[in-house]
Amino acid sequence: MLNHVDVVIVGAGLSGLAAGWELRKHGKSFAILEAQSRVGGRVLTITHEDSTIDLGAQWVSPFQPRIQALLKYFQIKTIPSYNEGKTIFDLHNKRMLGMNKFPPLSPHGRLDLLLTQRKIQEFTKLLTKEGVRQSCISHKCDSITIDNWIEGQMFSKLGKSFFKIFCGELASLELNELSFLDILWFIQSAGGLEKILTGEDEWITNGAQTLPRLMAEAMHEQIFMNQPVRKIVWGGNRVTVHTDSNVWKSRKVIVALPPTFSARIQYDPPLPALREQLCQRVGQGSIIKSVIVYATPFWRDQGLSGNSYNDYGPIRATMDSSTPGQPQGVLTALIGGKYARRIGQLPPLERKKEIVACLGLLFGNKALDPIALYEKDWSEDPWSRGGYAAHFATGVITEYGAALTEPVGPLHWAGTETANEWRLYMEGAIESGERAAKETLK
Ligand SMILES: Cc1cc2nc3c(=O)[nH]c(=O)nc-3n(C[C@H](O)[C@H](O)[C@H](O)COP(=O)(O)OP(=O)(O)OC[C@H]3O[C@@H](n4cnc5c(N)ncnc54)[C@H](O)[C@@H]3O)c2cc1C
Repeated sequence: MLNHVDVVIVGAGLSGLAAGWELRKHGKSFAILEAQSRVGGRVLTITHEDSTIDLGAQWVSPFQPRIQALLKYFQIKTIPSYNEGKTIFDLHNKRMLGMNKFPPLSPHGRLDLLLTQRKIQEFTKLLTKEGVRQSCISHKCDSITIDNWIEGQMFSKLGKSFFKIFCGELASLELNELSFLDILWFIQSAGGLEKILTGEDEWITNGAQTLPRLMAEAMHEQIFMNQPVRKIVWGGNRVTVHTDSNVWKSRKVIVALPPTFSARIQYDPPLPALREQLCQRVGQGSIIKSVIVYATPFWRDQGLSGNSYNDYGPIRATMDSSTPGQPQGVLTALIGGKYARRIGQLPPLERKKEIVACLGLLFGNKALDPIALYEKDWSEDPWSRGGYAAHFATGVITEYGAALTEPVGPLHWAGTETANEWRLYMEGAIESGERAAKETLK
């Protein structure tokens, strides 16, 4: 079978779908080739009785215009996250209850957190003004890890401990693995720390995968499942894209994959050295998302919101994901970085025992008796091999970052990792797909 289109899009995650959506508006012919038998990539919804459970992306911010517009277009409603009641902060064996996302620290600790927030805001403003990759400030921030920066900057034990959990939870990596510039870029692309804090304000009714499913339904004639792209050959004005069973010809290709996956495709001619070496140096975080169902949201009776942070692991953070109108209580537990790598190797029963035991420490004995526990270790997923997204160690963004979005002949790069706004979120995936599609129109 030989197929001719204007643009081939590799991957039917939100970035690939958004690229197709944009090309459709411009009347271009395209084909989206997806390796798996489902769309959505890192967005995955399953069902439990009458409720849906998100094992991948779940939350959106009211300040994410693209995803909000698509949700509106498909008449998909969002649910405000449950934030009534107190948040548990278990830091350095000290249990504290706070009313918002920050722990109730001593004046000394509060000052420390406030000064840290201010410094981060100043840095992100400078990056906006001077550019993320080239400026002096970028080189300085790219030469140290976020761990080094926190250790050098913060002076209170509890403030430091909380801020480390906060950053680790954002990235699903250990802080000594991450460039300070990587975290700053992430925050800057969302519009600052205040905006990042709105990233989990709402979640999508009937599950986040409703959106990619509806987008795919609207473009069903252009989407081809079970088509892992293996090889891309290009020259002159033509590109040939090979899957296991098909060959496609096009003028342009949009590779809408995490950078590591873009490098698993064979290119002829080979990619420029800088792009290849960038892909050698960028890796996905480690995340296990666990969703625990209880007969009731018992924590609410204790005046708790279901939000928690602790520094002993394996769970770093929890949130209440109970569906309004349903009697059952649902807690989402996020296990990232070294904890995901350790418990990911345990037999499933032992892993579940550890997760439930940790919930018992946080929420008391009632947490020891769930009616169901669902989990997904994204590092084991053959088409993601980690989550939430890719991050950079020190020196990589400034030395190799230019190759992240720079087209190579007729090849264009999408995927949330390449986004300018809300990078690493679903919003970023959509922004990157739209941007790459517009590039192919030029
Ligand atoms: C556990 C978890 C929780 C998250 N929570 C949130 C959240 O609450 N809010 C939020 O905004 N974001 C969240 N994210 C991040 C969000 O899921 C991603 O930013 C977004 O979905 C990435 O979309 P993408 O299209 O860039 O990549 P992907 O979703 O990874 O899509 C890439 C697609 O390409 C396919 N593919 C790979 N290789 C090939 C090949 N060779 N040929 C053909 N197809 C191929 C894959 O199967 C996949 O479908 C979370 C992620 C995870 C893992």
